[in-house]
Amino acid sequence: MATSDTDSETTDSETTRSDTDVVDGPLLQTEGLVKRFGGLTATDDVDISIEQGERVSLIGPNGAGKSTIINLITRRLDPTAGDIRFKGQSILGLSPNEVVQRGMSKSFQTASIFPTLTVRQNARIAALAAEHGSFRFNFLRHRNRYPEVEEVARETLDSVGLWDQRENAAEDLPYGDKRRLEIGIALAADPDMLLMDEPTAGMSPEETHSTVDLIEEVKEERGLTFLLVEHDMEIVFRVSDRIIVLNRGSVIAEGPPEEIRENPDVQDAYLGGVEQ
Ligand SMILES: Nc1ncnc2c1ncn2[C@@H]1O[C@H](COP(=O)(O)OP(=O)(O)OP(=O)(O)O)[C@@H](O)[C@H]1O
Repeated sequence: MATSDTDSETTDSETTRSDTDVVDGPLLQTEGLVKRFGGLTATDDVDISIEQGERVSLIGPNGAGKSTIINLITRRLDPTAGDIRFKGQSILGLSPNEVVQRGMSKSFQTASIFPTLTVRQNARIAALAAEHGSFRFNFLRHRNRYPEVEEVARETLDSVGLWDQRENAAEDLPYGDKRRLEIGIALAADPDMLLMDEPTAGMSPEETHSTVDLIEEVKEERGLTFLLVEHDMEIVFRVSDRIIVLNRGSVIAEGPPEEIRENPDVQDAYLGGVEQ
């Protein structure tokens, strides 16, 4: 991991996202990422690279290390070794919130919803939270941001199809709509990259259908870059430009959906382990 004087003295403006962010090279890159839990190696020397605008899925059997990678990328876990770069800069010195302010959001955390507030209030809070850095550090320039926050909240609820339900308490929404609100909350931050960890877990077939439709819509409309962890292969094959396959902490294959579908190593891994 490379450190320098400036790394250890991150200034306020550096932790805040700016419109002048220039991505030269991959948007997200992990290099030699290792995570050990005691004697168990959950991720072993993982190199992942995601370009701006790419839609990538991370798949693999149970215990392959998918959630560990997401937790490392979102800074909920510290790696044992290796580096993670977002927009060309190492994020290992950042907190999870600072990573969000740099432009990486994770969706599908039920904890992100305030249950007793209305749908609209939830969207406003998300829009405000996304502005938090600039409010704090460029207060004069942004003191009249409230109409903008209102506009972001409206657009967000429109795009996830919840505008008509804006005055309902979030806790009263059906399960599938709650998940849509979670997507909305992640999108209100206008992320450069969205991480989704099993977005359709626990959904009925209809809810799964409408959530996948929503992911596709967002993908088309916003040209969003995302990394999706998902067990449902139909969803993975439908929404991904590229699929990365993990097995026992290591990347065993990556490529476009049609290539992955035919890959014998991948088929073996799903049939209960790769024997080599
Ligand atoms: N906090 C932890 N402490 C100890 N071991 C852990 C911890 N988190 C994960 N592991 C272990 O690391 C390995 C990878 O787990 P991880 O949850 O990343 O896999 P996964 O691919 O997300 O699995 P699943 O598809 O079942 O969610 C597993 O063997 C798991 O038991």
